Amino acid sequence: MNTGIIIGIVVAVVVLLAIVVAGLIVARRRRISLTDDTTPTVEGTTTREVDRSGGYRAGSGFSFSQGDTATVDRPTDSRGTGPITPTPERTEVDGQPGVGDDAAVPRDSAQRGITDVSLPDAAPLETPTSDAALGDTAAPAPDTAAPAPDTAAPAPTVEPPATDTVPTTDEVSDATEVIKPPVTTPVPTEQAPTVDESTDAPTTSREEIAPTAGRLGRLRGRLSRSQGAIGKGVLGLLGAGDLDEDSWEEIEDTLVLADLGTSATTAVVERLRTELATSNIRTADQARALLKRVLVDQLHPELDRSIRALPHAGSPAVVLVVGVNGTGKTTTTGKLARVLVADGRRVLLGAADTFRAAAADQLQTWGERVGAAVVRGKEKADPASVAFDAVARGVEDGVDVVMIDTAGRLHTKTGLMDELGKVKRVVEKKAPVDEVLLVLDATVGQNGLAQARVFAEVVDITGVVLTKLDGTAKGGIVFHVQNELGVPVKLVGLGEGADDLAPFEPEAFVDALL
Ligand SMILES: Nc1nc2c(ncn2[C@@H]2O[C@H](COP(=O)(O)OP(=O)(O)OP(=O)(O)O)[C@@H](O)[C@H]2O)c(=O)[nH]1
Repeated sequence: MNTGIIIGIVVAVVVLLAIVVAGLIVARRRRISLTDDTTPTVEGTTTREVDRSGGYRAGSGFSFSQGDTATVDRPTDSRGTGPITPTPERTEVDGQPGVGDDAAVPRDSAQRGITDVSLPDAAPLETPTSDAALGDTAAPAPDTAAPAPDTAAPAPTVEPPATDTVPTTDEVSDATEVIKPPVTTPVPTEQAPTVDESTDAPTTSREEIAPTAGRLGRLRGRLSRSQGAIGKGVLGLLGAGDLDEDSWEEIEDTLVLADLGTSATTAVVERLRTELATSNIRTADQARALLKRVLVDQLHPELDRSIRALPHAGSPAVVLVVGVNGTGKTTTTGKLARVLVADGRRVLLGAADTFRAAAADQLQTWGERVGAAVVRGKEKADPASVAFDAVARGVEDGVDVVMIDTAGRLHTKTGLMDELGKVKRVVEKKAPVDEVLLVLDATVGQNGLAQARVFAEVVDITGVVLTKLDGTAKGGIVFHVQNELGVPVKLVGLGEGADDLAPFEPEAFVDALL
């Protein structure tokens, strides 16, 4: 072999090696990691503990991002012509009292200060059916509940109308208490991937968290009646060949009955009619694929559904969880904290629901269970001040995210919305609010939307959590909520279990529905 050929071969091998190495480097850089800050850092003499999850990594499924401002990408309409304007399907609330209003006073009457109104009944705490009715099982019983019905109405707690009294110093006030999670022995990284049953696990080690990917698939079956309606009903009609006006009306009725709401239903039916006229649908599979595509599009898969829970330089992300009582705010806060901790984040919970001591106990139980510190105030303390203290503490302790569980009602129902606006304003004096999650109970259907509108007026909602989807046959409510509010559904509650929270994925959801 002559020297020229040998040199040629050597050069070719070197070039090939260089290409492979460069490819590997680029591939590595492109890999997205949710846990970019997981290496334990040493600050002074304190080692920052980042893994409180027993080594679990969420890995996929949930997506977290850094918030810039608490604004939201509005979905564009199905024709792509512009942002969806929340639809004016204001059926039952026009001129009616809204959430937090005194039912006796029309909404458009002059605002009055907080007065003594009769207390609403305490939300009935459901009997826990699983390990995850966490707080409920742990909540101290009767003495912490709302005042007994037969006692005279409690002395009117007359608070000045929501003037934003902010703690004057940056320090955490004495009125709040910080409950730290039990200390865990960090698991050395080389041991982390597998849980060694034979070693003495620390007594406070966190329980294992179920994989987050594919959780939405569990809805299949649970939404069985919707499947019957949309899946069998609509698909049956679509697959039956030529559709007359009666068939289209039947399709419309089916979608409305599945809680899609009139505007989403109209959009879906229009799209189906156009597509059927131009495409050659012959088989049941083709009809299914078409329906799936139309429904997924209607759910605006392009929307950013990441939870803005990643810290800023020097300050934690702040997540406010709002909604009426009993929708699942505390449970959702706990479930989400669990995922964040599992993802290596340091989480601090603020118990700004001071209406019910049991609510703070419930949150504290979650905190202990997932490994998050909890800031709580005295019963009936000013929620805004507790929220402020929680954020101040979070900044001081350098946590990644502060999640604030707010009240769904107050001692004086009239002031709920004022109070919530105040909580947000006061917190913002300390750190920007990145995410405002509105928790809605899917089982209450249209009433949930009426509630949502009122909340949307007071605090800029950036995402919706639809809970109790496991308890409804009407999965269509997701379409309705998004269309109505113009805010993406980001998470769904699938049960009372600690891991029954899933990121909302349009495709998987429609799959479960059909
Ligand atoms: N089936 C089901 N139950 C849920 C879900 N989310 C919450 N719950 C249950 O709903 C009940 C109320 O939940 P909470 O978290 O206490 O509700 P809340 O909004 O904080 O209520 P208040 O503290 O009274 O304002 C509890 O029994 C929860 O276990 C869900 O996705 N599915």
